[in-house]
Parts: sequence; C-alpha cells; structure tokens
Amino acid sequence: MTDHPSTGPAGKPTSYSRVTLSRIMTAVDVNLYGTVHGGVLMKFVDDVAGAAAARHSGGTAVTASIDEIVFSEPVRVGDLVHAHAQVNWTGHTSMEVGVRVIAERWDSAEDEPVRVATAYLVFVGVDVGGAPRPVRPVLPETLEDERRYREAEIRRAHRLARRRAIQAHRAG
Ligand SMILES: CCCCCCCCCCCCCCCC(=O)SCCNC(=O)CCNC(=O)[C@H](O)C(C)(C)COP(=O)(O)OP(=O)(O)OC[C@H]1O[C@@H](n2cnc3c(N)ncnc32)[C@H](O)[C@@H]1OP(=O)(O)O
Repeated sequence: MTDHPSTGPAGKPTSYSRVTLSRIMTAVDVNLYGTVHGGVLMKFVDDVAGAAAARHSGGTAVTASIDEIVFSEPVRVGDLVHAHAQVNWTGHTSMEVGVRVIAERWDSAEDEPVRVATAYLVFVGVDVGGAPRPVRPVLPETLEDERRYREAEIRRAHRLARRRAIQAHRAG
C-alpha cells in the first residue's frame, strides 16, 4: 500500500472530491484551424479542477501550477465535452487534481466517447487573506486511487528535483 496519510476523522475519501463539468463546444471556442482552442480546454480543465479542490478542501483553493496537460485528440464544434476531476493526492496545504476530458462527437453519437485531454494540476488551499491553509488528507479508496496517489508523488518528486537542478544550474 502507498504511504499516504492514515484514515482519520479529518480525511475525506477520493470520491468526495469528484466533479464533472460538461458543455457543448461552439464556434466561439475555435482556433485558426477550426478545432477547439487548447486555451479553451485549459480554462475548462482549471475550472473543474478548482471545483474538485474547493470541494475536497472545504474552501477556496487557487491554481499553483499545472504539472502536465496532454491534448490527445482534437475537439470540434458541436462536441459534447465532459471534464472529470478528482483530488489524487494531498500535502500540507497543496493538492494534486487529476482531470480527464472526454468528447462525445456530435456527428457520431453511436460511437464511444473519445479521451481528448488529460491534466494534472496543483492547487493550494488559501484563507481569506490568500495565505496557504492546511487541507484535510485525501483517502484513496480503490487500487486505481492508490495508483493515482503514488503517481502524484512521482510527479511531485520530479517537479521538486527539476526546480533544485535549475536553481543549482543558475547558481553556477
Ligand atoms: C462544494 C464545492 C463545490 C465547488 C464550488 C466552488 C467552485 C469553485 C470553482 C473555482 C474554479 C476556478 C478555479 C480557478 C482557480 C484560479 O484561477 S486561481 C488564480 C490563479 N492562481 C493564483 O493566482 C495563485 C497565485 N499564487 C499564490 O497565491 C501563491 O503562490 C500560492 C499558490 C498560494 C502559494 O503560496 P506560497 O506562499 O508560495 O506557498 P508556500 O508556503 O511556499 O507553499 C505552500 C504550498 O504550495 C505548494 N506550492 C507552492 N508553489 C508551488 C508550485 N509552483 N507548484 C506546486 N506546488 C507549489 C508548496 O509545495 C506547498 O505545499 P504543501 O507542502 O503545503 O502541501
């Protein structure tokens, strides 16, 4: 089992944080090439991740960083797009939120929905003054949740190692 905060009264299961946002993409969402702009999807991803972080932490949470966002298939005008988010990992004041974006093609409703994007973001719970505040631990419930928790730790370790390496490089 992954070494995550043990079950305690203050913890919340992963499923508690789950949020889905859905919308139909329109002509105002397109880029020069006629497909949906990546920035539109990034805003959508940030919104659903923010809602999951707010729900888990029981208050305001701000986006601190985006570790990764992958656009795996283009999205088109008319597609019905669903963004599913959950808190994968918690630190002291920060949370990793994973987001999966799925599209139902408007012109092939019989086909299986397509995974169009995947993202991992770090949110920090903040108080009314904007200062970081402690967040309750997330409690993985399933093997899949455990896997995501462990992978979030790997992403965090890489992020911190990269920062240290760049700082050392700059220090000469
Ligand atoms: C019931 C509910 C339904 C829902 C209903 C509500 C719906 C609601 C929907 C909202 C949907 C919109 C969601 C949009 C959300 C925005 O758009 S927020 C706007 C964009 N973001 C910002 O403006 C953030 C600006 N940055 C900051 O304010 C500060 O840098 C931060 C993020 C608060 C961090 O402050 P700091 O003093 O540098 O913090 P520091 O003490 O060094 O570190 C605190 C923690 O942050 C982590 N951290 C700091 N920097 C980073 C970094 N670059 N990368 C990763 N982690 C970092 C640290 O590792 C540390 O983690 P822990 O070890 O405590 O776990």
